[in-house]
Amino acid sequence: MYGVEASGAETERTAFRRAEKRYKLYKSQPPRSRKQPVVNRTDLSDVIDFLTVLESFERDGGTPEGIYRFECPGFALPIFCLKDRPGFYFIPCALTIEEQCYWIRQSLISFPQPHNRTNHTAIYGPISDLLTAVQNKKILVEAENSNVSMVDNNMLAPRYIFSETSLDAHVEGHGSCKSVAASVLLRKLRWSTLGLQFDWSKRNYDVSLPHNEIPKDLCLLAKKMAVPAMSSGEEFQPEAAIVNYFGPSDMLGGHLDDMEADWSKPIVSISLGCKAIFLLGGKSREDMPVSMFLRSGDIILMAAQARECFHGVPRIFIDDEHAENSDLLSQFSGEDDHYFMDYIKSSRININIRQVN
Ligand SMILES: O=C(O)CCC(=O)C(=O)O
Ligand SMILES: [Fe+2]
Repeated sequence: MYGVEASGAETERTAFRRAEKRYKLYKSQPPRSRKQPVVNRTDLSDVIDFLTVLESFERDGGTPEGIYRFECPGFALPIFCLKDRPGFYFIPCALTIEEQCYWIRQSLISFPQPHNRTNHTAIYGPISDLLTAVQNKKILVEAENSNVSMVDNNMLAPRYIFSETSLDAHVEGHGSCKSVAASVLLRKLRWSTLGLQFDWSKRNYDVSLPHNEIPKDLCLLAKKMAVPAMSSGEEFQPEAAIVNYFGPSDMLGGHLDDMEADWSKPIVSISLGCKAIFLLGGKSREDMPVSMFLRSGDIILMAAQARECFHGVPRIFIDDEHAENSDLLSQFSGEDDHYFMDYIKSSRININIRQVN
């Protein structure tokens, strides 16, 4: 996960950092105990719950202090804004359960496919069909002639290929030959980049890298959802997306997304899987962030002044009481679906779509 962290003691002192520490997951192992680690109980009373806001709005048309309903003619879903964070829009329950399942499948099957890069690309080169390899219990092994070679315009040739698990013994037998199970690679998947490729080391878009267009259906969804944050007559142009995959104890440190040319345009951010806490700070890390729950199917937009606000995800919930993903899990009941079910019961996926130029 990325984050532009201030260093050392300074981090402890900022209001943003203090809020992160307040919500992050702490586990403690009682001394000499073989029991499961104990998870801290976090005080969640200050966390805005837009599902409750939506439900009470639908009952009586009212909203809590500091929150108002944003009127957007022709937009079918209720949208809520925060009075003191202009440019921030929350669309609770924006996706149906079927749509959530569809985007979870896409995130695990097609989004990590080359030319899209993932956190594994720099280490192993392009990896195709990761989920199929998980289903077939394959392992990734170093290809023969695995000298790094550049083919077609900067695209790395595969240096590692999937092999049958039955070859395990053989692979292990060659001490110097590295191997890793496809299931481990899936568990360690942290990001994939769609459309224009984001270069994490330079924190900028590398337009020289080969890339696929953003999938048409994702493009259409982003255009439709971006409408509340667009000036009238303008259409959002999705050019890049970052897909973040959160495991049980992952967090996303406070940061700004400032590499896009026009900050008046929104970032469209889709949440899938386990519930999380999102922190929306101000222009300085010293500003006290507001905290809110993000559930599967929620969409937020950050545009204009909200683009200048530090934000992050200090916590995802995987316990039954807080994850709130049982409806979603019950959807994955097909024969081969247990891979999705196992994955999403303890993970969160965020797809955020950007106009770069
Ligand atoms: O995971 C989220 O909800 C936020 C993601 C985000 O801020 C980012 O990728 O820049
Ligand atoms: Fe961000």
